[in-house]
Amino acid sequence: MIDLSNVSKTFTLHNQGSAVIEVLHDVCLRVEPGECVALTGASGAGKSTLMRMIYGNYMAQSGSIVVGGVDLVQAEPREVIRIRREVLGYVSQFLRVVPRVSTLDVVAEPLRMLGQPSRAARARAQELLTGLNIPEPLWALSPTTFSGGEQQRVNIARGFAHPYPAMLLDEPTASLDAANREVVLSLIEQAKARGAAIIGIFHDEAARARVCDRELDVSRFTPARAA
Ligand SMILES: Nc1ncnc2c1ncn2[C@@H]1O[C@H](COP(=O)(O)OP(=O)(O)OP(=O)(O)O)[C@@H](O)[C@H]1O
Repeated sequence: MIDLSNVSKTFTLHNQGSAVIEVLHDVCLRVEPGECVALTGASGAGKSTLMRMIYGNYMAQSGSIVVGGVDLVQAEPREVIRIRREVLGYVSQFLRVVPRVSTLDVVAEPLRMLGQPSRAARARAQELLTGLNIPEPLWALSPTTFSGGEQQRVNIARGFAHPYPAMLLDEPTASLDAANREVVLSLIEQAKARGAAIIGIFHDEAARARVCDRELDVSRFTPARAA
């Protein structure tokens, strides 16, 4: 479902004498449906860079990143957007808050974008917000003024609204209390059970041990460290 072959990434720092930093070299990784792989490695090894490349935010210099049958390295922007809408979910650490849109609509939006009727999309959003302990009086409000933890839970609800076949999770349990951490871990387990292929960064070691089938130490592909 997610298949990376010989993916390399170099940054050129144009404002610093065009210094070139090779961050990742020849990354190969295949994640099967129902499997969760944790990216590990020291700070600066390139975990976030790899996630951003898979999501198409950073361009890979070479190699292929095939998700849902499409090579995102070669794909047209329109095709990347389709894959993000239908196939590849991304739960980042922070919610991108859109002012004046209610929490319920923020969570229901990915389903509306896929053409689901508003009623069904909102029903699913309500189910997730209830499970993640967001009090009902907040649902009609924009999450702009919510606490950090509340925004994170709204973001998780939004990320899990659609049953994506592939998912990227960036520290999904960071700064959650025990009860909500448990809800998120079971959402991940349910996603695996329905066959989602998942790649995640988990600094929470117990969470990683519970939901991840294996680990990939990204430092293996960091040229400066390997040398
Ligand atoms: N946009 C960028 N421009 C230049 N260099 C970058 C850019 N993004 C990341 N890097 C560099 O790439 C390297 C890997 O960074 P990355 O954020 O992927 O590491 P990480 O493993 O996720 O670290 P952490 O665990 O601290 O979040 C770092 O040396 C960083 O400085």
